[in-house]
Amino acid sequence: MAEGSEGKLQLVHRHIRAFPDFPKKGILFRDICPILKSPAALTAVIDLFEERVRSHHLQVDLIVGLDARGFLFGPLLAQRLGVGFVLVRKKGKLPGPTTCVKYDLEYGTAEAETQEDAVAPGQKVLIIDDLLATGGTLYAACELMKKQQAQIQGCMVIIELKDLNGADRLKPHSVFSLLQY
Ligand SMILES: O=P(O)(O)OC[C@H]1O[C@H](OP(=O)(O)OP(=O)(O)O)[C@H](O)[C@@H]1O
Ligand SMILES: Nc1ncnc2[nH]cnc12
Repeated sequence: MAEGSEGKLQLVHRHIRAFPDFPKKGILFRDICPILKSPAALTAVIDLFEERVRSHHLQVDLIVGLDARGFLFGPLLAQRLGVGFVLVRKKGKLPGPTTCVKYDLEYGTAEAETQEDAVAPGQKVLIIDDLLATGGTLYAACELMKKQQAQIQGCMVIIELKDLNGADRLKPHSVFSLLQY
């Protein structure tokens, strides 16, 4: 790859903005939109995720992406790895038989759903999102994958908000984050 990991991380870091008091007072919102606007920064994200998978010899049958921002990165990584992509959506968006769990967010509550036939028992999944805050969303996705009898290989995010201790909530599953705030 043309640039080293440190350079790629710096590139990604430069393409994240912070907006105070969005969507509620007291929340410092980390905006990943500039990454999507920069082909180089987006490529760096996928390169770094791919490097993690390959350096840790993670066996992955499917990438699982979380609604909505996990959908922006998950399919690109899945394509890079030559595996399929599965959606965990907010409730009411997926047709056919679904599995559902409730979860808490840093600024509200929600329900997550996946199609019952999305993952076959025993398949190895890697769960992708843009950001880990309280861990509620990724925890819900892990619960869904457990219900599907998937083997969870870990979770990967671009941004981890360390103060909120989301990684603790996800134990024993590992979380790999590119940047920590
Ligand atoms: O670790 P947590 O406390 O669960 O928070 C992280 C989640 O919050 C954001 O999604 P959000 O629910 O705002 O939805 P969006 O992706 O549709 O904007 C973010 O993209 C993560 O999915
Ligand atoms: N602080 C934050 N910034 C962006 N997305 C979030 N999702 C949950 N907390 C967030």
